[in-house]
Amino acid sequence: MQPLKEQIDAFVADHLPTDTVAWIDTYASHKIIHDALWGTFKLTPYEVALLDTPLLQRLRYLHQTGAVYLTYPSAHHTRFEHSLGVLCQSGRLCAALKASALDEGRVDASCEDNVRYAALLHDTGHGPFSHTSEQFYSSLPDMEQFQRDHPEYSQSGGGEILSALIVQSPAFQNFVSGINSKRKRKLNCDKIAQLITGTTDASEVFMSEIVHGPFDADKLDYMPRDGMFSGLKMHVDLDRLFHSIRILTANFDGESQTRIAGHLSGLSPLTQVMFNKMLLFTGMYHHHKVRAVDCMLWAIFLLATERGAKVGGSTLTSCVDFLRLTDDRLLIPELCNDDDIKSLITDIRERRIWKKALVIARNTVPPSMHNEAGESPHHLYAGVATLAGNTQEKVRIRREIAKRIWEVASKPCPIHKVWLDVPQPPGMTEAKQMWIEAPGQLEPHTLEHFIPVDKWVELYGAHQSRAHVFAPAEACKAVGEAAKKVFYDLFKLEFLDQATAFAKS
Ligand SMILES: Cc1cn([C@H]2C[C@H](O)[C@@H](COP(=O)(O)OP(=O)(O)OP(=O)(O)O)O2)c(=O)[nH]c1=O
Repeated sequence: MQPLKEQIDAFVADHLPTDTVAWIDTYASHKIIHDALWGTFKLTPYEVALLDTPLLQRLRYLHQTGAVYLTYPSAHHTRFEHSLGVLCQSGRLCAALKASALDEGRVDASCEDNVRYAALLHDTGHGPFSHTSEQFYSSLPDMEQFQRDHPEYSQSGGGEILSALIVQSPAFQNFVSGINSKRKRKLNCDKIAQLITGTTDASEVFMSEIVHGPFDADKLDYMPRDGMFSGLKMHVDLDRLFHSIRILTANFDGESQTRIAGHLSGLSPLTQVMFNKMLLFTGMYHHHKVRAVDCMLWAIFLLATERGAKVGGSTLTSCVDFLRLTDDRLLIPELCNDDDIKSLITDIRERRIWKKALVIARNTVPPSMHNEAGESPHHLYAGVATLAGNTQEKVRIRREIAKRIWEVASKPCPIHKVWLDVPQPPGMTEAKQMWIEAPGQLEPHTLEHFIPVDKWVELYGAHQSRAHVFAPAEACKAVGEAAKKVFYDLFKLEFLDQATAFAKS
């Protein structure tokens, strides 16, 4: 297989104009955007020139929250308007930091240009159904090889890595050179890539924190946007937040760093953000219907890679194959050449979603199984939580357990339709990262020093988190009973009646 970087270079070349200068020459004026969430804001001509390229336009066909729209019918917002929203919020964060006492001119026009470009580009590495395909392609061989060869990306997600490689590709650099040749201020592709992955120097951490930080423009957009378009409204007092942040240089983790610091008086909007994130996970991203469709999409990806089958008209062997697909293309049965996958696609299109055969949760096991003493609240229910995650090994173990359940159930449906789902608890590291200044304190502490929000949300999550065995409706009863036996054999896990109460047939 071609190395990841070479494949990305070819993908970007296919998605940008070949004659950059002629393209840019047609963009002389600003554009006013009307956004349902943020109202009216302005893009510069060179931002519009980027927005109009196929590289950015493809984001119109990637739902921001994957297949959530099959559960919350109005959640059809896409990575495209989210990217515009992140640009808008980045501009507001820059303005707030400039207005604060300690800015000292660090958020200058050139900083803001790069930050705004990074905001527009930060999700260009997403594939169909956003997080679902990202989690799948992140363990494909070309991505794993790339991360082994580039340890500097070890902390970055697959989507971020692809976005950074897109920005550093020769075709993109050529596009930016065209823009730079027309302007006094210069955009810097390496800097934009660092802002996306959060790998700037210690003296510039504040810049990447605007796009990729504990309370970044990404979160300040997706939280209210996901809330608004799902109907689960999320409030954050942004004015209060913007008035309580500034840039600060201080010693932290043994080095001098320049970061965004919040003031003690602004803890409440930061707490709102963290609670909203948890509410969005329990109410939306980890809703059982959303997870069931996620498993159906995984089944499509897994069958396609195992069988070398085509979906959306192409095979799925490398990460970049996913970048060449969009949600709409993936769900066209005529572009697929495998009958099992076609049937899954049709089930998703017609919303025949798998059902809960077994629910593994705090209220479906006897209290004696809770076993919380001295353990992290995540480690509930006899180790089932340890099966969460999307590494090849974790997926293999879950598929083996699903196969065993399917056999004990006497194979009531095709094996690829029985799925064990153990959602990964949301990362809640914001409180460990965000600097807080308090009167009389010489050095900043992190947010967790003042309020243990991470503990609160962890405990809340432990009470809310659920694993499921999913199956088609007609197989649910047999699969649910078999799953109880298998979990008892594997983990000595017992269940209350409500664990299978949803398996009606
Ligand atoms: C994790 C997850 C996110 N999403 C959506 C919610 C948001 O719109 C968006 C957030 O993901 P991203 O935009 O990729 O941001 P992130 O993962 O860096 O977020 P954070 O810094 O908060 O950890 O993706 C899902 O729909 N399903 C999921 O399982």
